[in-house]
Amino acid sequence: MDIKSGHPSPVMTDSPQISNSRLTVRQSRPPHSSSSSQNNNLLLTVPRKKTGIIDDVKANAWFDAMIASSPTPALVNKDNDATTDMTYREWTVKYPSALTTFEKIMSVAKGKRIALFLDYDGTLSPIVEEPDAAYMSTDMRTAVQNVAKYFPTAIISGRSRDKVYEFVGLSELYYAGSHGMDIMSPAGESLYHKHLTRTVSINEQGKDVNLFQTASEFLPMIDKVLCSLVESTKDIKGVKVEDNRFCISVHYRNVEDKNWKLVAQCVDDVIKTYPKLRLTHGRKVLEIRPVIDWDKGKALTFLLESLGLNNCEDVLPIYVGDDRTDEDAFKVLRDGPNYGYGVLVSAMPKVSNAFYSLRDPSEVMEFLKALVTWKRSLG
Ligand SMILES: O=P(O)(O)OC[C@H]1O[C@H](O[C@H]2O[C@H](CO)[C@@H](O)[C@H](O)[C@H]2O)[C@H](O)[C@@H](O)[C@@H]1O
Repeated sequence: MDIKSGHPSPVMTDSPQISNSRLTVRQSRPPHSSSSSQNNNLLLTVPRKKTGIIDDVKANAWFDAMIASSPTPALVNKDNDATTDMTYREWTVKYPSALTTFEKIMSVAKGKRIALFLDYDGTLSPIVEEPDAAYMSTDMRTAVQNVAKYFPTAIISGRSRDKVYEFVGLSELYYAGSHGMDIMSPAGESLYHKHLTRTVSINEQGKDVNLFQTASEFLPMIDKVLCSLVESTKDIKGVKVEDNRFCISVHYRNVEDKNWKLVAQCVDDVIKTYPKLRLTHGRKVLEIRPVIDWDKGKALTFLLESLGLNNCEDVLPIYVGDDRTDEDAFKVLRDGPNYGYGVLVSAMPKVSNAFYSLRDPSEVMEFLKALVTWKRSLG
């Protein structure tokens, strides 16, 4: 179902969530329009029934979601298939390419300060089989480095902050790891959000930095769950349990399809005894994280505040991301008050809160280069 029009659509939904957070798409509105709508989906509650029947139903629901979020190769690898291509082109009417509409975007950006927010996996690096080998190309690193010379730039990732910093390796950027639950900003430049724990630390270059960690109290619980998940999935070939510090990823990309249900069951068996944790979906990954009112959208708002750029008419935030979790940030930019543009990176049609699209990381790189060229042309 096309949730914008209410009509059936060939467009795939990405990674359905079996929880209270819903993907809602509102009518497109340009940045800084005067009316803003309220976000009514922020309170997180996870209904948990402890009977065996309900648990089975839940594990089955996760399994269904795993299948739904994993399109068959026939749907994905059909570059030459006219129907698929037409479907993609139809989709780009709703979500135009940020490259072909670059001039239009820049006409809105004129006279404004752009702030750039970039997801990592699937955005700056291509999706690969082995999560630890998701390296960023040298060309991409140079493109990010150049764009950061002109615009404040932050990386917002589901990875642990240390890991994503290791991949990107640029000290001039802001970093938010664990889906925004672990933010690092240079010392002395931030307005502090009252419920964030601030710790002054020292970065790899020996410079003072501020850390803002929304979920510190969950660390002992996350560590316990991590151990349990490693143990319970150890006999399933291809599973990888990744420690993302304030959250955990259970990857099933390299697991045979027939064992996906087993993965869903193991994860459900472990987290059902932890009502303070919830489960979300990414790209062939189940993600376990604390039930707190914090996500990439909140991290984006926090970073804008930290940079002194929130609620400013002359600021245009742009967020580029490929995943279900990036939708929270797209929604923040769509709903305001920090109006801006979400850019969804996807080679296939998906329902999204983004305004624009790019096909893959190579187009992201082109977009970053175009931003630099545009800025230089202004003199
Ligand atoms: O927020 P992101 O920076 O996009 O991180 C989301 C997850 O990305 C990684 O997993 C995904 O990329 C892997 C490498 O390409 C791929 O093997 C995996 O199937 C994808 O789900 C990362 O490993 C996760 O921890 C992140 O949560």
